Amino acid sequence: MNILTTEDARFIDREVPKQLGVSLEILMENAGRGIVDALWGQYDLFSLDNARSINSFVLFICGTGNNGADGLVAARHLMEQGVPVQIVLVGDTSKCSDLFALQLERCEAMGCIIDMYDEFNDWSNVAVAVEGIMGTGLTGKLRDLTVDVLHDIDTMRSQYNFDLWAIDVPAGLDATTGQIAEGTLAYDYTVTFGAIKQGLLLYPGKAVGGIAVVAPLGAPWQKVLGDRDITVTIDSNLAEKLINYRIPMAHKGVNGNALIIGGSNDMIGAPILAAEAAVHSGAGKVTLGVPEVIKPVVQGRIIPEVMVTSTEAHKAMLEGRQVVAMGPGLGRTSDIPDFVDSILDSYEGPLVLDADALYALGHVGSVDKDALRDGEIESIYAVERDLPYCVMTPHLGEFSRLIDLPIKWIERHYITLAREFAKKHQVVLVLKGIPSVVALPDGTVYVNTIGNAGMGSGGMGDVLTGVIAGFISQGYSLQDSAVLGVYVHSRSADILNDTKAWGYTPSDVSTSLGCVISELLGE
Ligand SMILES: NC(=O)C1=CN([C@@H]2O[C@H](COP(=O)(O)OP(=O)(O)OC[C@H]3O[C@@H](n4cnc5c(N)ncnc54)[C@H](OP(=O)(O)O)[C@@H]3O)[C@@H](O)[C@H]2O)[C@@H](O)CC1
Ligand SMILES: [K+]
Repeated sequence: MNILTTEDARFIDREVPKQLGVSLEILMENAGRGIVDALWGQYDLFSLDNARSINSFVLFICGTGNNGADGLVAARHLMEQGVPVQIVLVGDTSKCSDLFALQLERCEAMGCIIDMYDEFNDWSNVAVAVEGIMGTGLTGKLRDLTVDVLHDIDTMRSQYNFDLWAIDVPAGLDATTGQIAEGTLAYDYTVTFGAIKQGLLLYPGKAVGGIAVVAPLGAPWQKVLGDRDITVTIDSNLAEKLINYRIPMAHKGVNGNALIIGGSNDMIGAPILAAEAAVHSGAGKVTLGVPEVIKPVVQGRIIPEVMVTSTEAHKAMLEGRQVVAMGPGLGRTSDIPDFVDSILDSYEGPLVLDADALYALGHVGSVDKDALRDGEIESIYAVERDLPYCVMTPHLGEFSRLIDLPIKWIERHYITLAREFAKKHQVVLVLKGIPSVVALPDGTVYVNTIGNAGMGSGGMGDVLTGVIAGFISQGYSLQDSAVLGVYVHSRSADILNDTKAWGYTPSDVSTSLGCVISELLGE
């Protein structure tokens, strides 16, 4: 499923009329109709009076841009259906958008009850409130007046207990970054147009949008996107498309030979988790390379399916592998950067870099903060060290070190930075955050939509590395392995989460991976 940014939405509303001959007025008509359909999906709008009084109505709180105009269209459709509606207007109507003026004229002509916000005081009869104060047209911080209006709405809904809906995105939510302006409210539902807005999938926006309902625009807008970078959700539909049945005569030789490299005196659990996850995700043969000194302890603890070898003989260790995943528990001692470089120099096959292998790389590029702030995409990121084609799986702290940028900045420009990193370095980036994203060298970004809070425990990332390596060893491309890996890993945790809110372990996630694969194959 596609995801749209503010810039994409603006592009669509400019290009669809030009390229497909469907006017913005028609798109708006469909958007308004979509709001009505979504409301009917949740309520019997003819029985609104059940709640508190016989005079209940749906309230549309409309700003003077096209977001407000969508609300006016929805109000008109509800009037036709005999559903009681009222409209309140926020802002200066003398400065409204052209389509707002047109829709307002229509609502006035049909006798809709319309008040300016200051004149409205009938909150006790509001059954449902729909906010169209602003959508993708937000600029900067919310003005004081808007914050006051939102505060009133919040007070009134606490008092009168009505549901609050947002049109397209909550007023104050940046539809691209998911950042929220001071004063932004939390909603019960958001009806968003064409495709889900990116800001509704990223925190803190994800926490305020409520249940997202996507309403169609009535024209195949995907056709006008051309070569724009696209953003897509990671969900079961996508994973089902990516997973392949195994041929009946598949044997261990066909399912690949994976090598995991990691471990140090203090950290033996991480490489074990990664190697075991590669086994559980279906790799034919898995070998774990660890320093000689910890080999006996690792052998004593790991499942028997994993062979353990010593990293001291690393040239021989690399031979015949379909994938090498390096990093879990490798440690940060001064010899590690040279060790990592020597593996990168000697091995030319598919590679996954995680954890301490990423740390050992140090800064690999730099970010121009001014360009980032101003959205000058091309000059945001400069490469300082070339990387081999590989999958990199940093969490935010590791990514912060790689690009030499504080985490706060990364959180604010999450998808943009992931995309630019993957494009400029030509690698597959799995940025592990909430949500995790997979960015591809061609600029496509996948955003994970599943997973749960129980996953926040040490070792989960090591399992993900093993899963991705396991898929690569079975012949999946690096990018498909990354996307499938993220899905299967989170879905396995979601299955466990059905019975345990938290407290399930990364090893539990690992051993449940096969159930997810069965689910995807419909077995
Ligand atoms: N994409 C599509 O294909 C389609 C898009 N559609 C719809 O169009 C919407 C975008 O409409 P848009 O561009 O007219 O802007 P919009 O969200 O109404 O915001 C402008 C209003 O906000 C105000 N305002 C701004 N910043 C503010 C602040 N900081 N603090 C306070 N106020 C602030 C600004 O005030 P002004 O600056 O003018 O005084 C103005 O009143 C989109 O979200 C979707 O719903 C659909 O019709 C279907 C097709
Ligand atoms: K809105």
